[in-house]
Amino acid sequence: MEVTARAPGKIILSGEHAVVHGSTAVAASINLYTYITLRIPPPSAETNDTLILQLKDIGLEFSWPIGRIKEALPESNGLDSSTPATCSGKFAESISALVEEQNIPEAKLALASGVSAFLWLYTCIQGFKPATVIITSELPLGSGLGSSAAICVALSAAFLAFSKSSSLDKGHQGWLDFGENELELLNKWAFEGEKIIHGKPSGIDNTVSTYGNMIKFKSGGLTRIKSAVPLRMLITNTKVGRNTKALVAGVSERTLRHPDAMTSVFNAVDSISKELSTIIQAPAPDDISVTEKEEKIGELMEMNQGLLQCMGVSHASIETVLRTTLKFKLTSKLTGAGGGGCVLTLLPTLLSGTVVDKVIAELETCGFQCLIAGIGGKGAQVSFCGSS
Ligand SMILES: Nc1ncnc2c1ncn2[C@@H]1O[C@H](COP(=O)(O)OP(=O)(O)O)[C@@H](O)[C@H]1O
Ligand SMILES: C[C@@](O)(CCOP(=O)(O)O)CC(=O)O
Ligand SMILES: [Mg+2]
Repeated sequence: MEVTARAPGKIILSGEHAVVHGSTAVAASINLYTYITLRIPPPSAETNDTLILQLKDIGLEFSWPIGRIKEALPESNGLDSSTPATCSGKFAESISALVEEQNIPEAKLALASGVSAFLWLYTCIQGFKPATVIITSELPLGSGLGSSAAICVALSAAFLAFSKSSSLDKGHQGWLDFGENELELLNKWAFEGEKIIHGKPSGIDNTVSTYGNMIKFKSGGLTRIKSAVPLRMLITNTKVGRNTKALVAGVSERTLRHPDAMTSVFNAVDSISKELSTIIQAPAPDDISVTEKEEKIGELMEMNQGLLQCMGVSHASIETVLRTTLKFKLTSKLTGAGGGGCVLTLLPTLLSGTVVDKVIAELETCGFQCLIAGIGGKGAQVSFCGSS
């Protein structure tokens, strides 16, 4: 039996960090995916007493005898795949022990939290079954494009596809969408995985990866929105590594030190995101209204970037991208947790291809990597193959 699930990465158009503190944010999925293949071996197979995890593009493989997992996590067998549960206390310690036993190379230790999320979601949803799980991803890890959420959504999708409660048509050819109730359940499980990786996630990343398209998000609640104009964003990866958990914790510490000032910052972000979502959805019947709209979107992005600087999550590399794009009169803001990672630059509809090429060339001479991703595609999907 085999299933492959895929879940997209995302860009946050406005509201990162502030969304963790209850402000509105706007995010969209992008057409770069994380793929999970779950292979359940026949009872006669050699691997029928092992759980194997292959990180294909990273070139790492981990495996645990099922008996070892049962011994470390006896309680997880009593959990129910239809009731998402938080990995806390004793569970978290036992999972860390299972991950430590795999001796992840020092340079790749950041992967440990992803492997922990995998173990938690697998044992809670699939129990103690032997299986091989293969992960591949088109997303850069730890760059602000939501690889942590995409992996949690894709893992939950693959595991739930073979759970008892699944009503998916296993004879379907090609990518298959989940129903509303299943999306809600897998989003909740993915959020539990994100908690293991992020510490205190807002839930926006797993929600946009689950549902796809574009969403307005506040305090756990989502509103699906539709852009009335095709938004074009250049994504520049500064390639400066950073960790969302640490950056989110840093903003919370600053909030504790300056509660009044930070509350004003978060309120300002809330207003920016609400205005952005209204502008994005408003019809633009002609080129003039499209240009006016893009100017407003650019201005809101600039204001949001200023407030992200106030929160302490910008970085010299991000400032270099801002300065470089400004030379071409283009507006940029960081996306995701900041501290390095990726920066968005709004590419107005009427901007010539020659200018876009020049901006990209100049950014790439700084050592950055540029891409223009498709915005607003589908969320989590599965594809069955070799199922019986
Ligand atoms: N394909 C993957 N395989 C293993 N772990 C992953 C994968 N994708 C994401 N992760 C986990 O998520 C972490 C990155 O998450 P985070 O710091 O939130 O950045 P982002 O979500 O912006 O990529 C990685 O260090 C790793 O633990
Ligand atoms: C900073 C934050 O708003 C987004 C983090 O996104 P990413 O992990 O950097 O892709 C955190 C969150 O909302 O959980
Ligand atoms: Mg993340």
